[in-house]
Amino acid sequence: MENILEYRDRVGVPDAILLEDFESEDAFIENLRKRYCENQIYTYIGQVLVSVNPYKDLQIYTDLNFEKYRKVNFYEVPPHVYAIAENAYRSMTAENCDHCILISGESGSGKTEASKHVLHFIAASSEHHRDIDTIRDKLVNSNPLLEAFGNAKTNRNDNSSRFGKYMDIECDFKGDPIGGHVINYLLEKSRVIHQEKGERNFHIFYQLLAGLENDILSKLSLKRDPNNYHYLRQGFKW
Ligand SMILES: Nc1ncnc2c1ncn2[C@@H]1O[C@H](COP(=O)(O)OP(=O)(O)OP(=O)(O)O)[C@@H](O)[C@H]1O
Repeated sequence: MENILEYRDRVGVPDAILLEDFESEDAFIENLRKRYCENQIYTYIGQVLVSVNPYKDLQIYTDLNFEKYRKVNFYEVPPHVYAIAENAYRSMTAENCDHCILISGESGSGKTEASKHVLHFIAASSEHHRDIDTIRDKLVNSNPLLEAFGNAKTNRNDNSSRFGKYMDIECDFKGDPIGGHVINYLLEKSRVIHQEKGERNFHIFYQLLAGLENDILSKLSLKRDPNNYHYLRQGFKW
């Protein structure tokens, strides 16, 4: 049977500060590689969570996992974005002060997905009654709308956010959401008139056009060329 040292050698350590050579970048990367090969995409550096995009469904955002991380201390469970959300949420309710989760990384690294998991975790952690459910639904369901107008296919990511997002969830003293704001920064407006080769305009243009396509095209007596959206955009501008 595999002993703890053999296991550690195979899967790596869950927190980079446990590495013997914790100042070495190579040791840090090697630890991430080992963990990634074992489908362990999350690793801590103290309170910072490092996430490696698996580009596949690892079944780690299930209801079972949600329960596993709920009301449990950060260090009692394996690294996970739910643990970060739980820690921020519990600290907020216990200390009665604001908390912030900063998500950063290069394009396609998984920031948008991580922010959705945080949002869902916080939404599911609060109580259920009609007013709260309405606010929670608005917060969660605003995402597809924002993505329709602010996300586009790029050469690096089929669903790339072309704007920076600051999402603010306001909670009452019990920790139930009572409102929120989404502030966007630096929307890449130039994408509306120009896209690099292989990239696309914001999703909404295709979704909207797909919905209106038959109607508009029949009025304009045009046929759709699947490889050319040019006349469809002209139709939309009118
Ligand atoms: N935790 C995850 N598990 C499985 N797949 C993931 C995960 N995170 C991201 N992905 C996949 O990677 C793709 C890119 O992720 P995401 O859009 O979150 O990147 P991003 O960092 O927000 O990129 P950008 O800066 O371009 O907006 C997702 O569409 C999804 O297919």
